[in-house]
Amino acid sequence: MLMTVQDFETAARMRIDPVHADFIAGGAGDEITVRANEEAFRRLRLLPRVLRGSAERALDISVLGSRARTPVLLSPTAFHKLVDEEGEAATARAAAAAGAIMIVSMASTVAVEDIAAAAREAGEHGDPPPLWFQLYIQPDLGFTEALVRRATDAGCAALVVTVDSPVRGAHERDLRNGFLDLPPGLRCEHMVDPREGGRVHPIAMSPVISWEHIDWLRGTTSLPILLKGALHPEDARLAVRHGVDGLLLSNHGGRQLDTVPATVELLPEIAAAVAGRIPIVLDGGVRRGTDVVKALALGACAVGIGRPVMWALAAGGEKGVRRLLELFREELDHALALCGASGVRGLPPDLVRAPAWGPASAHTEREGGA
Ligand SMILES: Cc1cc2nc3c(=O)[nH]c(=O)nc-3n(C[C@H](O)[C@H](O)[C@H](O)COP(=O)(O)O)c2cc1C
Ligand SMILES: O=C(O)C(=O)c1ccccc1
Repeated sequence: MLMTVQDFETAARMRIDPVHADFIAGGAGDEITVRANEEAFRRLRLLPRVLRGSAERALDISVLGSRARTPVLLSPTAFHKLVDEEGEAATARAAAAAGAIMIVSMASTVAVEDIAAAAREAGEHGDPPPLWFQLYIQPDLGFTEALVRRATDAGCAALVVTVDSPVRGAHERDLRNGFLDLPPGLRCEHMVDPREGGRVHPIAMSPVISWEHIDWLRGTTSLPILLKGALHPEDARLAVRHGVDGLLLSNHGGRQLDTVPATVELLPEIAAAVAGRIPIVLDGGVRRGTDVVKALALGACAVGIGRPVMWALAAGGEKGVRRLLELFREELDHALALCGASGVRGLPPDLVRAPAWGPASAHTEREGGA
C-alpha cells in the first residue's frame, strides 16, 4: 500500500534503473544539505490550539494571480521521461486533476505546449491552475527571450528563475555512475533551437548571470517573476528592489552548494527580510502534511515538492502522482484539524516550536535515523 511518501520511494526503486534512482535521490558533495532539509522539519515541533470549532478546512490558495486547490505545488524537476513513457504530460494531468500548480522545468522531456495541452485535458473542475515555467537564464539572451515567449504563448502564468546554479552542482553519485546526459531518444525539448534547424543546445549554467539579467528579464516580460534559490536575506531584499514578484526559497534539494542550511531553518529570516512585500514559496524536504503546516506557519504561502513527484511518477505514472497529491491533501487536512486551524491561510508562527540551539539540545534532540 502506498500510504506515505517513503512508500513511493520504495516502490519507485523497484521499478527504475538504480542509476536513475541515484540521479533523483542524490545531491551535491556529501549530501549534508539533502539530509538537513528533512531533518530540520523533523526537529521542529507543532504546538496545536484546541476548542476552535471549525467543521472544514480551506486548502485553496491564490499566489501571484494563480489560484490552486492546494498549497502543495510541483517544484520543477528535469527529465520525467526517464521514469515514465509519457513523462511531464502524465505529471501535468495529475497536477491539473488535483488543482495543483506545476512548475515546468526548462529541462523537461516534453515540450511546454504539450504539457499545457495535457493539463487542459485533465482539468476536471473547470479550469486547472495555470502552469509556471522554470528558467535558467542563458547567456544567449535572444534564445532566452524566445523561450520566455514560448512559455508565455503556451499559457504559463509565471516565470521561476533559478539563480543557485552559476555552475552545475557536483553530483558525485552521477559521476561515479557515469550518468552525464539523457539516454538516446530523449532530449530537452526547450533547448531545440528553431534558429538553427532544430539543433539541441546543452543548458548553460553560467557564472556570468547577474542582477542585470534579472533587470533585463523584468523589462522583457509582464509575467510575474519568482527567484528560485536566493538564500541570503540580503539577496531577498535585493530581489524586492529589482522588481521580483516572489521567492521560491530553495536550496535545490541539496543539489547545488552542499552544506547550505535547510530552507525551513532560513524561512523566518527570509520572511522578516521581505516583510510581506512579496510571497514566499518554500521547497526542500517536504514529505508530510505536518511539514506543510510548519512551512506555512513560518511564513510561506505554499510549498513545493521535488523528489516525491519523481518517485510517484516512477511508481505509478499519472495515477501515482494523483495518489501522491491526494496523500498530501489528506495529511495536510488532518494536521490542520489537529492544530485547530480552519485553513491554510494566516497560520500563526506560534504554531511552531523550534528546539533551542546548543549542546543541550544536540543531546536531547538526537533522533532515530537522523
Ligand atoms: C531529479 C531532480 C531534478 C531537478 N531539476 C530541476 C530543474 O530542472 N530546475 C530547477 O530549478 N530545479 C530542479 N530541481 C530542484 C527542485 O526544483 C527542488 O528545488 C527540490 O527537488 C526540492 O527538494 P525536494 O526534492 O526535497 O522536495 C530538481 C530536483 C530533482 C530531485
Ligand atoms: O538535477 C538538477 O537538480 C537540475 O536542476 C537539472 C537541470 C538541468 C538538467 C538536469 C537536471
